[in-house]
Amino acid sequence: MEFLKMHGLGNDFVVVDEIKNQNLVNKNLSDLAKKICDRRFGIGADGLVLLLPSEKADFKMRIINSDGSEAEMCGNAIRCVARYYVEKYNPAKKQLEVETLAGIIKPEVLENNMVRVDMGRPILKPQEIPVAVEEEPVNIPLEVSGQKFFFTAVSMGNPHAVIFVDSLAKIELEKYGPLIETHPLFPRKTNVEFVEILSPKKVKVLVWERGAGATLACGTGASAVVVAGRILGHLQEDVEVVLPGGSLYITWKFGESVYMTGPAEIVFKGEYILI
Ligand SMILES: N[C@@H](CCC[C@H](N)C(=O)O)C(=O)O
Repeated sequence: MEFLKMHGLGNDFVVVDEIKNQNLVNKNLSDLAKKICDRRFGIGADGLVLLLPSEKADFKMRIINSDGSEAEMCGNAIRCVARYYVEKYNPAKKQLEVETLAGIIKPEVLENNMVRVDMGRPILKPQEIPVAVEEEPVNIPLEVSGQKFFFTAVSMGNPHAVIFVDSLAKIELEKYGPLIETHPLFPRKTNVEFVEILSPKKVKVLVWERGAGATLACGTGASAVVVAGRILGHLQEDVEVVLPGGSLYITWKFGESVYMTGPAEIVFKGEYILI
């Protein structure tokens, strides 16, 4: 199987183009993703990403996390597949429509390997995120392992729990990340973002991803952070989100789509032996 290794700010993917030939149709994608993403026994990645034919859009993207679970959307992966698709199939067409489990998402390929994505509108209703609270899911107290946090839940097609803290220095990501990810308040689990505000236009974020653990960046996560920060009155419309792998630039006006801009990089091409 031919593949491309790509990343967005170190959030890395094995990208497989199934648009013309569907070699993986009868494969168990969950098992395959677990094998391929393993950093010692496989290629190593945070997720397996497929491009597939679509009747509604230029193509369809599926993202399978490294633990084998399927996600509705991935902000960093969609920048990668948009760049790949434009370079491979249609260099003249810079604005794309991509079908995902979170609906049609619209990336635009810019200069210098940058991609701007219309991520759609955030989902803020508890039952649609989903989060098991009755009230508006803003600043909800949550205690894990004796530590109290306050989270704001936002879905960018996939669920996020955004937690603003005074300083990231003391956050034990590996300890609290999985406890919040699997907390019973989140029926489909959740991605977790810890956020330190540097200014109303700049935040620093640590991410614990559902199904992938600590990653260097998360595009849907950065978007959710800015939505939560705007709802809480902490942030302005245009925000630089500094992640361990680099910065994403997020713009959100109330009631409108979230826009995310960031890089999409190709690392190498390869062949994987399917057994
Ligand atoms: N890294 C991604 C999000 C990938 C999916 C996530 N782990 C989930 O299960 O929701 C991004 O850049 O958005």
